[in-house]
Amino acid sequence: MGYIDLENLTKDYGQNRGVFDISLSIEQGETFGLVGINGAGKTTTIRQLMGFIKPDSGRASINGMDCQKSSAQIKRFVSYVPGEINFPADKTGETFLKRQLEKAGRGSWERCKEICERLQLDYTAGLKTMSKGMKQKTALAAAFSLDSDVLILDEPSTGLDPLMRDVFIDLIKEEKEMGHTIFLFSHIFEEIEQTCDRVAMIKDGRIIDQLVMEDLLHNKNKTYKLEFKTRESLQQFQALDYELADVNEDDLQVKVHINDKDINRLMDDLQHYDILFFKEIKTNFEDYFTNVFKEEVTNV
Ligand SMILES: Nc1ncnc2c1ncn2[C@@H]1O[C@H](COP(=O)(O)OP(=O)(O)OP(=O)(O)O)[C@@H](O)[C@H]1O
Repeated sequence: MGYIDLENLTKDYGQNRGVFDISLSIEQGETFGLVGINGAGKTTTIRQLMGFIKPDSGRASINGMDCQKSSAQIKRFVSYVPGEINFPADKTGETFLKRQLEKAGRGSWERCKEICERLQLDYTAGLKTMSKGMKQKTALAAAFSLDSDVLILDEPSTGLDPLMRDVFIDLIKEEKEMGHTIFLFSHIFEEIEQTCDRVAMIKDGRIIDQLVMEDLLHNKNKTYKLEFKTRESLQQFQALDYELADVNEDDLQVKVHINDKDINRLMDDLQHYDILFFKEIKTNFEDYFTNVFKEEVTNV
């Protein structure tokens, strides 16, 4: 049993809309991502985790507590950033943020001010006059300043510019260092790749794949791209015993799939050929995600 558990969670809105038979287990201290295209079921999953809607069947629990029956207790140690932010009638960012700290009874105004500074948020501004980005930053400052054991974040970096996204990623990393558990719902590949320990992919309300990020990013099976100076070199290289792909006879380019343990052999062999360039094609999460979704479409 994990710290956050979804067990056969199902919410059926009819016509194949909703989420179906979702089972995920997230360990304490883990950062777990749920990624999917629009309408895949991310928000429906979060709303059941937060106890806002009741599952038709199955169950969601955090630290052994049922998310429906014990939602009030769960909110005592969970911070939540919703996908659509609707602030209460507080006058300024500051009054809102201080009230959140007071209500939660944990976290500190000092930490909150520091986060606002890093996010370049003027918290003295009126909530009603804030831009979309400022509202998002206010919600993030509230969530990250509460010293919560669990953070549930629905598209948390929406409306942030690339520099602020970097600050957001740093904030997640700091939460991880504090041992907090993070469930991140996002479609921003970069932030998923940089923060998540594991990721599940959701499509049409069903989990279609899961991966350990470390296995993807530090895979010992690598791909290198080579360009030869002459056709003869390319042809001679093709005759060797390597797993090749995308051989391009016009550009004299080829990709080699190889395990780290064989890299010295490849280097030795390449010394005998005229080569224009040699570079590693890095595997990233975006490519992985695209392939998984392509395969799903092909298999339908
Ligand atoms: N209250 C509802 N009544 C009927 N259908 C709903 C309801 N809420 C969600 N849906 C449908 O369930 C599916 C999943 O919606 P959900 O909002 O969970 O997706 P999402 O992954 O969060 O999408 P997005 O990234 O666009 O926010 C969609 O087809 C949506 O239209």
